Amino acid sequence: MIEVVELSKRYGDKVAVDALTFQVRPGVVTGFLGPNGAGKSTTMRMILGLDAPTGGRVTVNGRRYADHRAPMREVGALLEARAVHAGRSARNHLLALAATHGIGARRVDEVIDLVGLPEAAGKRAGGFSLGMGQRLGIAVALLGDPAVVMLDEPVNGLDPDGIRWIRGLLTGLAAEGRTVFVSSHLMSEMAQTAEHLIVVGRGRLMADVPLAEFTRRASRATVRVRSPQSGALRDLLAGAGVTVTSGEPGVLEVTGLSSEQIGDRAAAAHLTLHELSTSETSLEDAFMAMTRDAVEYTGTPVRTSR
Ligand SMILES: Nc1ncnc2c1ncn2[C@@H]1O[C@H](COP(=O)(O)OP(=O)(O)OP(=O)(O)O)[C@@H](O)[C@H]1O
Repeated sequence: MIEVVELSKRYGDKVAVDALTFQVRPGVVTGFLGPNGAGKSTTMRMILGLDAPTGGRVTVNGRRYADHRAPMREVGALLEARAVHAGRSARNHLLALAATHGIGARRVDEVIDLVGLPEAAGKRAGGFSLGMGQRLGIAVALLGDPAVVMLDEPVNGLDPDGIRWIRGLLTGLAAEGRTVFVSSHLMSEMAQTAEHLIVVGRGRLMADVPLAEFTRRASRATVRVRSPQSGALRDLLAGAGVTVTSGEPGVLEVTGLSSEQIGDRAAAAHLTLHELSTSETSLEDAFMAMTRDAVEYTGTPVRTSR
């Protein structure tokens, strides 16, 4: 379990993380979603004690990361591409790390199998492709058999096979009861990987919801109705749970009723319709709408400091 309480980080005038409070629970994959610059990496670095918070606190399994006797056994993390001794083989890299942390060679072979690197394990890590490097980074994260696994944008730059592999791995780790926290700036990616979502924009918490709930809220269909009698139609459709808005003359945007219901009611009242069409909000639209202010803000010319 990761517990973040009122966590903030400032770099000079720039507020990278702004009073974030959330928990990441075991047993499910939790997605950490936000546009570029939203503060995801900074938050993850603070979880690992690599950056000191300006305010608030964060604990992993009840303690600050640095206060754990064997932190690698508590939290396994993949942040940006790791510094690997390029001349060393993947296996030797893992063996050296394992030795430093009192982990046996058997576990090294286990994680090599787990990430699907047995053939490449003897090769120089410096010659690895992006996908192989990512697998090695994940092997490092899993070395201590940690209860909490945290990966920053693990699918960046991977091919479809690699992406599918990471999804399966994360789901499997969560099914074993681990806490799995994974960041991405792509809603489409999170929709296929995560069961719970923490959404951030401009360092602030925008949502902390199960994916199913996010999808349900996002997928409210809007029906566009064009009628020369739009005023009368509006009165006819008004009711509990129905929202009618109008952006242009003669056109209504209706939520809470299906196109069939609207068409039937209009026919019964002898009202003429010139258009009746349904549009579904995509998950991507919902995510963009949620974080739009954040993106607009960082897109202003004030952003010269970035
Ligand atoms: N060391 C630093 N010094 C100054 N500003 C920083 C530093 N690290 C991050 N920032 C700023 O803090 C904000 C949050 O950055 P962060 O990397 O945490 O976002 P992110 O959500 O991980 O984005 P991305 O997906 O682009 O990595 C950004 O505006 C970034 O420029």
